[in-house]
Amino acid sequence: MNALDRVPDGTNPAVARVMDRLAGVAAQLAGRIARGGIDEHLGGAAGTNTDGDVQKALDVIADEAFMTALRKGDVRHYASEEQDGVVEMTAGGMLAVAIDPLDGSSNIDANVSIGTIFGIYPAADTPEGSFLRQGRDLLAAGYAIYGPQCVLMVSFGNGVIRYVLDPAEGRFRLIGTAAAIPADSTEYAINASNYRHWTKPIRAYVDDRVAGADGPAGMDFNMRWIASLVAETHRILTRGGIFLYPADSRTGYARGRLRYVYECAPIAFLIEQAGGRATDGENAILDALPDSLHGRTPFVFGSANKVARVAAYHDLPEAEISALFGMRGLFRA
Ligand SMILES: O=P(O)(O)OC[C@H]1O[C@](O)(COP(=O)(O)O)[C@@H](O)[C@@H]1O
Ligand SMILES: [Mg+2]
Ligand SMILES: [Mg+2]
Repeated sequence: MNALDRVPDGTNPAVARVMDRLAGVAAQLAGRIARGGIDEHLGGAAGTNTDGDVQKALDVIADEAFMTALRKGDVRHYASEEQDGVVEMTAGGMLAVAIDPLDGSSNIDANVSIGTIFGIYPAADTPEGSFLRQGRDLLAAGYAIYGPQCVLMVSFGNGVIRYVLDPAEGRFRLIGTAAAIPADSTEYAINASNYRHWTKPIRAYVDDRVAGADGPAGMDFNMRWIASLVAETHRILTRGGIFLYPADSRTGYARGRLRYVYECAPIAFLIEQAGGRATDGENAILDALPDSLHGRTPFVFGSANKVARVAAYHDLPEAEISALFGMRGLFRA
């Protein structure tokens, strides 16, 4: 290995090689991000992608860097949030990589943690076939977070392991296995400015967190929203909690905001590998089948009991979810 100091014994060699290339690009990006504003303006507008998202300079830089590094080798198919369709790479390659090259791009200029999310599948015979499949088929997944430290969290399907970038060496050091996500937690993350657009079960769930000790949950909660999926995931892998990006009634948000192939499936894989749960509010993300490359899905993940509780709100009778929190009886402790 080159960019990773080691991988666990028994790792599929092709998967290890691809992981090493991803890590190599992440290490370079970390250096470039750290110099942002000196040589170049990484948060400047650079165009629009298929989804109509405004691309920042760093979105394009990161996509090109990963695509170049993976082009020759084990990767047959490359699907990126920043590309219209699947890029065909090495004809005989055994693997397919799905990637969000730069996640949390609204945070670039704010100097808040951003990241890269990726998943590695066995390549299928057709470009779409490599990605329009259940997240359960992932061989490995992970993210790099460009924060106070650059950290790489990876799963090869046997727990989650943590690497930290040694900037002096430009290599990631394996630190150890991440602890299991606590099953319970009192911290939740949701963009509450969308409250009026949510469905009734999600409103009822959040109403009851806001009501805290005075509501049916009978305890106080804390809230976070970083608007950077990698940073929210990293916090939850570190100390538990729950993240929600539900569907809402705004135009274009009928399936929420986050993309199944590039964001939700890889993160769900990591979360399950760390003992947590990841659903669309009710059903496991890894069992879902995406119907398009850029397709979105509502996404709820984190501490297992908390994610189960969100599903339970979807089963409440209409009269219960419509009741003000003070009147909601079924969940009273
Ligand atoms: O701005 P909002 O609606 O709160 O959305 C924030 C979400 O959007 C994202 O930034 C989407 O990812 P991209 O930056 O890759 O488009 C997530 O990281 C984050 O969770
Ligand atoms: Mg993203
Ligand atoms: Mg992105």
